[in-house]
Amino acid sequence: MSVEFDSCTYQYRRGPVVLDGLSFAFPPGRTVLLGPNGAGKTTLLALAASALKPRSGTVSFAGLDPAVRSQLRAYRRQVGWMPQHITPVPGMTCQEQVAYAGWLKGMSRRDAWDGALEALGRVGLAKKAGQQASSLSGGQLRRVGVAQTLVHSSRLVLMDEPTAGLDPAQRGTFRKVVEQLSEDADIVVSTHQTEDLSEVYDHVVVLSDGTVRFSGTVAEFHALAPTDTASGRLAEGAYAAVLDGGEA
Ligand SMILES: Nc1ncnc2c1ncn2[C@@H]1O[C@H](COP(=O)(O)OP(=O)(O)OP(=O)(O)O)[C@@H](O)[C@H]1O
Repeated sequence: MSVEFDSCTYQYRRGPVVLDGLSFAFPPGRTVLLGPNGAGKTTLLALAASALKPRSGTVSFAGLDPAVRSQLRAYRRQVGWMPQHITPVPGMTCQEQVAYAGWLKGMSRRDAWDGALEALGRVGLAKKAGQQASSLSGGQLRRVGVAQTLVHSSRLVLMDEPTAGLDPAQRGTFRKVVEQLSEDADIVVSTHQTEDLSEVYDHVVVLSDGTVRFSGTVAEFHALAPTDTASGRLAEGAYAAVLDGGEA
């Protein structure tokens, strides 16, 4: 069971039709979402997080439809979302910002406060807990964003480019976070980084022009690379093959 889109259409008010009748279910487990700039990855994750509403069609998870008023709260409690842009809340420390995210998901103040420190520790930011979030570097702020999704326990975690701008050591820490998280939750991570896919993820989904061009295991994905592809470049080769060949 994971998040499911049924005949979903989405268009921004002054923008293009991004999804046009998409029917698709993310596989359970750890999934990486790839696709060129403008493919619709952020839009898809924002719909799954119920931050956007489809113009038509439905999104559902665990039998809950966020478009049904009485189910929205329960839906949001089950789904953690790290948006692409993390904004520091003016005047808040890192711990306050992460705790606030937990409180918004229905945690008690006490649990959110304690959980925030633990979540910051998991992303290597415990020492910054008392520092203003607005004083962090871009990479540190992204780690606060990851901590915001860790503070409460979700059954589905959606992360939009969580590793953009992270140094290699922090990308390693992120891999461990995904591994631990996946013991209790399904995870979908959007990224442009294709190295080490098999070490972190079970499944690959490639989106292009709002269409799912590929959905399968990492091994199935790598198998699409041309036969002469070097072992370290399988994902790159497969990605190019999917986009060039219109693989479905
Ligand atoms: N707020 C907005 N208003 C109008 N159009 C938008 C808006 N946000 C995104 N779009 C358009 O919707 C399409 C999909 O954008 P989206 O951000 O979902 O793509 P993406 O795959 O996440 O891209 P990237 O890899 O660059 O982050 C693009 O054509 C984009 O220009």
